[in-house]
Amino acid sequence: MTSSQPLALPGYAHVYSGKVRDLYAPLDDSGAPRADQLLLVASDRMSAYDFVLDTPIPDKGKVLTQLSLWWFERLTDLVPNHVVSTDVPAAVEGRAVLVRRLEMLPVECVARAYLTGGGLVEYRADGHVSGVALPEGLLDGSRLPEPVFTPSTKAPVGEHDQPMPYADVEAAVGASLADRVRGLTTAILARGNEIAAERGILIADTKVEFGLDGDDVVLADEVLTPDSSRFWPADLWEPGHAQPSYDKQYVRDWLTSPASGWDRSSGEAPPDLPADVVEQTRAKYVEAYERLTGRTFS
Ligand SMILES: Nc1ncnc(-c2cnn(Cc3cccc(F)c3)c2)c1Cl
Repeated sequence: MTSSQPLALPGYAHVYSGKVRDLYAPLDDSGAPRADQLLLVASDRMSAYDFVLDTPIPDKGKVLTQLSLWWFERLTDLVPNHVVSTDVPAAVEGRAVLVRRLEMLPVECVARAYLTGGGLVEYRADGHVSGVALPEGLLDGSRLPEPVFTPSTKAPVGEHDQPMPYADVEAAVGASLADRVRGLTTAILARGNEIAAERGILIADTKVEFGLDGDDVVLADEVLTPDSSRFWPADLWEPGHAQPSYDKQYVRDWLTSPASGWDRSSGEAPPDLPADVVEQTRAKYVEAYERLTGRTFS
């Protein structure tokens, strides 16, 4: 587990650190944290098997930030977003975004276009996922007839998000807002897959977060990145077994190979990654960005 201290950013106060991202508040002229903005910083840290790996992936934070910004631009017809500016300190250039501080809704808004992970476990138990009946005979990796809203609670640090019945979402934010974020979350994933499928990437599921700015529902956090979503290479898609991850497979394969000397069941932190695994992983993040956006990563 990395024990890295968050970067000190002059003119900003550190607010919170997630596994791979850090949150800061800009300071106002009197040196007090502003209440209306935040700085979202994406690190080069990578998470695997619920551990934050000690070995950073160079440019990961920048690639995912630029990809998320690209998706935000393509979703404005569906929903406004929290982006204020990319004019950020040089130390975090390209991997940080200045955003409007919102009243975040207490719901991890997840939508699934393909069945796997926790959704598959629920389906195998009773043919439903998040209370929605699915066709019989679906396999690991099966495409769903349409994206399904499968919200979860925001678990405390170190714990897994828990499935949140839709009735609990309504109780938490009201029926109208629940219906709104359900519609937006599934539409965002559908839009993402329309664009990604043409570029050889399947987005199996995604997590988005919404906040309120007054009465406006605003898309916050990050959107449709390999950290917030499962990215699968379309050409290897084959329902019936776990699909290879577009970006994480090299790391998973090495960590679970004898070469790493790591025993996943030991509960011990994984070892450092070898340079070739780091570079191959970096290349997959860059490849995903370039294929989706049509831009050259620099
Ligand atoms: N626009 C907003 N307004 C208010 N709060 C948030 C907010 C709080 N937490 N998170 C998740 C997170 C994003 C990055 C780095 C982390 F450490 C944690 C997002 C946002 Cl994005």
